Amino acid sequence: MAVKPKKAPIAVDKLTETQAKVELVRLALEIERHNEAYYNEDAPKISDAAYDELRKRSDAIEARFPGLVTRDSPSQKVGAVPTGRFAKVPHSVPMLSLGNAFSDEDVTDFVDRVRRFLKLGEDEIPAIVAEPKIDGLSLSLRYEDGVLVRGATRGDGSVGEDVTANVRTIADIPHKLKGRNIPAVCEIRGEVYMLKKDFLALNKRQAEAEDTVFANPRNSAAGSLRQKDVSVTASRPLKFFAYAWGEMSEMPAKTQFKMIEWMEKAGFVTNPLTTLCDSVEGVLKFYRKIEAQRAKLGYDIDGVVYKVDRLDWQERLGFITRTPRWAIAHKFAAEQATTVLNDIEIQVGRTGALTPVAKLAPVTVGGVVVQNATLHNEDYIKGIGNDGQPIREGVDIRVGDTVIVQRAGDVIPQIVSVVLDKRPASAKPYKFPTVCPACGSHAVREEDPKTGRPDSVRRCTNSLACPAQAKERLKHFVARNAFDIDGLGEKQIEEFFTDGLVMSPVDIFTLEKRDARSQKKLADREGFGATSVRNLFAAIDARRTIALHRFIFALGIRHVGEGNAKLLARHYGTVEAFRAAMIAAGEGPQSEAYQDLNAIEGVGAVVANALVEFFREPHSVKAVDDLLGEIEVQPAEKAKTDSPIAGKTVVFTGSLEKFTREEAKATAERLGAKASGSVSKKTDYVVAGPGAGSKLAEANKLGVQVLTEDEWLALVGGA
Ligand SMILES: NC(=O)c1ccc[n+]([C@@H]2O[C@H](COP(=O)([O-])OP(=O)(O)OC[C@H]3O[C@@H](n4cnc5c(N)ncnc54)[C@H](O)[C@@H]3O)[C@@H](O)[C@H]2O)c1
Ligand SMILES: [Zn+2]
Repeated sequence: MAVKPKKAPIAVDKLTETQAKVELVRLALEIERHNEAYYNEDAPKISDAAYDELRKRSDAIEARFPGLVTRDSPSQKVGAVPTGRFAKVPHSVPMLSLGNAFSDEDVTDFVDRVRRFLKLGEDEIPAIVAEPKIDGLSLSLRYEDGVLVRGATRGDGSVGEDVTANVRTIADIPHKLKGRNIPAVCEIRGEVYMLKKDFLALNKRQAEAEDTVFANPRNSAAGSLRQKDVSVTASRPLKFFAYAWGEMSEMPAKTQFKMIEWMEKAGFVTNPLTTLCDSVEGVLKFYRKIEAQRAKLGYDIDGVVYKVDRLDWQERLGFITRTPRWAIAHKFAAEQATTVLNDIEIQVGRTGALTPVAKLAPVTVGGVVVQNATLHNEDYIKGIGNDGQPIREGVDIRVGDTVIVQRAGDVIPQIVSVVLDKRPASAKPYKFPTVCPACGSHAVREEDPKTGRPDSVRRCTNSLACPAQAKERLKHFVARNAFDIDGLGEKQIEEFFTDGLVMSPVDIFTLEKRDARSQKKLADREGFGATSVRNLFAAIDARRTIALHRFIFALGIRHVGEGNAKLLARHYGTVEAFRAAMIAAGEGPQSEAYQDLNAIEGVGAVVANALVEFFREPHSVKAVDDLLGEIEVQPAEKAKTDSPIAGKTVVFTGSLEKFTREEAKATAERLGAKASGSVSKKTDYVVAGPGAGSKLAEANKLGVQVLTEDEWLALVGGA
C-alpha cells in the first residue's frame, strides 16, 4: 500500500478565517467518526491521546474564531447520539462531560474561576472533593420509592439507552435502596467499569473462543453492558461506583462529600479514595498520591475529578454548554513513548494463527519496560482495521520505523502511530510470510463467510504435524482451566517437547512408565530433582480423573472455549456419548447427530463445524482414544429432560427476594429449561419479583404465563 507522507497541519495562529472554517468542518467530521466508534461500537480506532489532540485543535481554532462556533461543533456536544439498538431514555437532568485540566496551573485557574464566580473573600476557601476518575462508562439509575426501575447510559447527554435488564445483573447495583427516608425519586449516577484482572481473564477466554477481544477495560465494560442478550452481560464481571445523581425529589445531604456517604448507606459502592480537600495544595497532593498508586489500583483511572463540595455553590456555579463550572477533570499524561521497531517476529498459535509481534528497542512506558508490542495481524501492519477501513490514517508499519508505543493499564502494549519523518529511506513495506515459519506449510487466509472478505488471520494449514501448533496445543492442554497439572507449565512443556519427551497429550500420562525404563532419568535433568519429579508424577496422577467439560476444553478445538465445553458436557453427559456423537455428526449436516449438535442452545454452526472437522481427522481421534486409555473422564450432570420445565424458556425479572438471579438461572438450566433475558412470544414463563417493570408488561401483553417466586419454587419442586 502506498503511503502518502502526512502534511503537517497549518499552525492555528496562521490560519485564515476561510481555512479555519474548512478545517473545523473536517475536524468535526473526523471527531464524529471517532465518537461513533468509541461510544456506539466500543471499538476506538485511535488512541485517546490522538483523539484529544483533534479536539484540542478544534477548540483552539474556535477560541481564535468564536464566530465559527456552531451548534454542531464538537465543543457543544457530549458523547454520541444513541444507536437504535436499545430503547431511548430521555434524561430529566442531562448527563454531562467534564472540563479538563492538564497542568497544576490549569487547576489553580479552575479554583480562581470558582472564587471569582462566587465572589468569595480572600479567607473563604471552597472545600473541594477529589475523586479518582474511573475509566468506564457513566450510567444513570432511577429508583422510585426505593426500587430500581431504570438504568440508562449517557448517550448524547440528553437521551441515553435503556439498559435496565443489563444493569440488574450487576452485583454492585442494589435493586432496592436501604434505609428509611429514601426520597420518592432518586437518580443515582456513577461509573460501570471492569477490574483489570477480570478484563484480562475475559479477553483470554474470548480469544480462546475466537470471539471479540477488547482493547482495554473501558471498551470491555461498555461492550459488556450494551448487550442485547442480557445473559451475556450477566456473564461479564461488571462493577459500579456511585458518585453523582440526577433527578432527586429531595436532597438527603447538603455537600458532595455527604452525598457520597449517603449513597454508601443506601447500598452503593463508592470509591474509598475519595477525599475532602481544603486547598489547591491539598488537591494537587492528592493528585500526585493517586498518580503514584495508579498502576497498583485494580481498575483503570485516567485522572482525578475535583468538585466544589457545597451543593448550594454547585447550584450557583451551574454549567457551560457541556460541562459543569463546579467540577474539572485533572487528567494523567498518556502512557506513551517513542522507540524503534527492530524486527517483526511471527508466532504460531495452537490453531495455526500466525501472529506478528513487534520487537522494540526497550523503552519505559508508564513505569514498565516494554520490548514487545502486539501487531495483531497482516492488515494491521498494512494500516487496515478489522472492518477494512484505514487505521493510523492508513500508514503501514515497517521494520526500522520510529513508532509511538502506548500502554494503557495492564493491556498489551500497542503501536499507536509511526513517525513518518524518521522513516529510514531503506525501509520497505513488511512482507507477511505466506508459509508457516515453524513447518514450512502454506499459510492461508480463509474467507470469512459473514463478510466475504479474507479472514484477518493467516493460518498454517498443517494442523496435525506443525510442531508449533502441537506445542501450543500441549500448553493449552495443561492450562489452568484444562488439566491444570502442578509443575507442568508452559516452560516444562517447551522443554519436554523440544526433547521429544512429550509430543502428544497421552505422553504426559505415560511419562512415569517411560522414565522408569529410560537411561536418562528426569530426576537428572537440570532444574529437576528427585523430589520435584516425584511431585510432578503425583500431580499427573491426580489428574487421571477429570471432569468432562475440562477434558473437552483441553482438546483445544477451534472455537470451543470453556463456555461451549460446559454446554457440550451437559448435553452429552459422558465422554463416550460425546465421542460417538461427534463422529456421527461427521456424516454430514443432514445427519441426526449433526442436527442435534447444532441445536444445542449457544453452540451454533461455527462451533459445530469446528468439532466435526476435528473428529473427522483420524489422527485426532487416535490422540483422544490414546488419552482415554490412560485417564478416566467423569460424567457431567446431564440437563434433565423429564422435569416439568424441560425445553421451556423462562425469564426472571424484578428484584428477586427468595433466590438470586444466578441461582434461578442455574436451576432452570439444570432442569433443562433455557433462561432468557427478554420476553417474546417464545417465552413460556416470566417469573416476576417485586418492582418488575417493562418485562412484566410485555408478558401480560403477549399472554405469557407470569409466576410469582413462590409459584416458581412450587413448579420446580423447591429445587
Ligand atoms: N479514542 C477515541 O476514538 C475516543 C473517542 C471519543 C472519546 N474518547 C475519550 O473519551 C474521553 C472524553 O469523553 P467524555 O466526554 O466522556 O469525557 P471524560 O471521560 O473526559 O469525562 C466525563 C466522564 O468522566 C466519567 N467519570 C469517571 N469518574 C468520575 C467521577 N468521579 N466524577 C464524575 N465523572 C466521572 C463520567 O463517565 C463522565 O461522563 C476522553 O478521554 C477521550 O480521549 C476517545
Ligand atoms: Zn506450521
